[in-house]
Amino acid sequence: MLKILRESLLNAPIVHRGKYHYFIHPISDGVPRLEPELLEEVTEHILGMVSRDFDKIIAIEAMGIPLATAISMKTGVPFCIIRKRPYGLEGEIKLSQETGYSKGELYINDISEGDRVLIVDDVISTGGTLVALMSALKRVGATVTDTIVVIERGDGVSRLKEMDIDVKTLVRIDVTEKGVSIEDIHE
Ligand SMILES: O=P(O)(O)OC[C@H]1O[C@H](OP(=O)(O)OP(=O)(O)O)[C@H](O)[C@@H]1O
Ligand SMILES: Nc1nc2[nH]cnc2c(=O)[nH]1
Repeated sequence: MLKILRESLLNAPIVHRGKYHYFIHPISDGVPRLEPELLEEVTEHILGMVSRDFDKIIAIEAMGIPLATAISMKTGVPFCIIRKRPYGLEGEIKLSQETGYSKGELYINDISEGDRVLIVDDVISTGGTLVALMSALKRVGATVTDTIVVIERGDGVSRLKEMDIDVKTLVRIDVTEKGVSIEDIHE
């Protein structure tokens, strides 16, 4: 199971963003190329882990988008992208995103009270992005049916658990300057 994901992570190059060891992988960067077999393996696995009870998929720009596209085409459910730039539409919600290596704003559009949403993203690290998104969705009155992230590193998942937010992940990794190691992988 998840054979292509495992192999590709073990071969992922590492670059430095300040003190942060940043791995580069097709799912999280689109670099090197994202082969359809990997996307298929990952999205099929995701669909086996989530409840099918959602009426919108939420993807966070940029690398939630290929995952959401594939899940949308498999399920027939539409997806909204949380964008890094504003549109100025009525009802747009701005939130502040802070990761281990960046800070910025995110903008939510077309999510309303009563929506049942599946959140999908490529990586969770500090959990800062999801904490900000969850609190905005709560304010809107949307229900999150599942939050699924392909690659987990750092303590973001336990940080969210302490806040009673459950995040499912496919693989947990550790990253050092030597490369990626797999700590746990979903069967
Ligand atoms: O758990 P956190 O520390 O908040 O980090 C996770 C976020 O970092 C990555 O996004 P990034 O901002 O690098 O954007 P990208 O998808 O455009 O590469 C990833 O897609 C998550 O959204
Ligand atoms: N590609 C990539 N995305 C991330 N998002 C949070 N951490 C990382 C990382 O190390 N690599």
